[in-house]
Amino acid sequence: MLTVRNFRKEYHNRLVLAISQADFPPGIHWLKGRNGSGKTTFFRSVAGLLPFDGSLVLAGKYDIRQQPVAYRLRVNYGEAEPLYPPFLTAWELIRWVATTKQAPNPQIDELIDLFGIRDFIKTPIGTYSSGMLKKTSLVLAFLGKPSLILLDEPLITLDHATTKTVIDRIRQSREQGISFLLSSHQDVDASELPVDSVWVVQNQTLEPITQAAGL
Ligand SMILES: Nc1ncnc2c1ncn2[C@@H]1O[C@H](COP(=O)(O)OP(=O)(O)OP(=O)(O)O)[C@@H](O)[C@H]1O
Repeated sequence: MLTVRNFRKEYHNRLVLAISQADFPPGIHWLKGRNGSGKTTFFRSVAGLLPFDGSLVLAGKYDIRQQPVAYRLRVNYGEAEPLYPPFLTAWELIRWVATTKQAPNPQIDELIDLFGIRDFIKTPIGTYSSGMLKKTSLVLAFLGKPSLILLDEPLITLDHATTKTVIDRIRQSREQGISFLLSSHQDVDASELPVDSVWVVQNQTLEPITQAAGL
């Protein structure tokens, strides 16, 4: 599903990640790693938000450099700590992202209700709590018809009910053919969220630590 080759990312000539080869088959893949190990850097690179050296190819045919629009149309990203222009409302942001991701109107409404953001959707984002921001970012992460969704710490700041909603939605989306790369410092019950592989970001690289189903 995602092929990584000769990936290399530096900040100001300081190497953060070097991955000679990594192959993520269709499924749910868990990335672990200590604070500052490079998980967000990897997610932001895969999302097409950061420059890097090397190649990323989705589904064997969408190369991030050769087919940048087709690739980005199929890769969605939910940030760990989303930062949006404070003067925009969630509704304005969702409309804009939905257009770029070619999301149909019924899907927009369904996600707004699923993550429970309708009550504050027309209020400026600058007034949101961290949980309200996170829910907004999750609506954005599921818009369109992605093949791959990157979720960086999808469960932080969420209440218990919304945590369950997120886990259920990931599982259902997986059944519909969407793959996931997730990072979380929180453990998740393997019976609720079947994980196909677990990877660790350490020593400036990314390595698989298990291919077993479940954590
Ligand atoms: N814009 C940047 N400029 C310079 N260095 C950066 C930048 N962003 C991240 N780094 C550095 O890259 C390294 C990896 O950071 P990253 O945010 O990817 O880690 P992480 O694994 O997501 O951490 P956490 O679990 O705390 O979220 C850290 O040493 C960090 O200081």
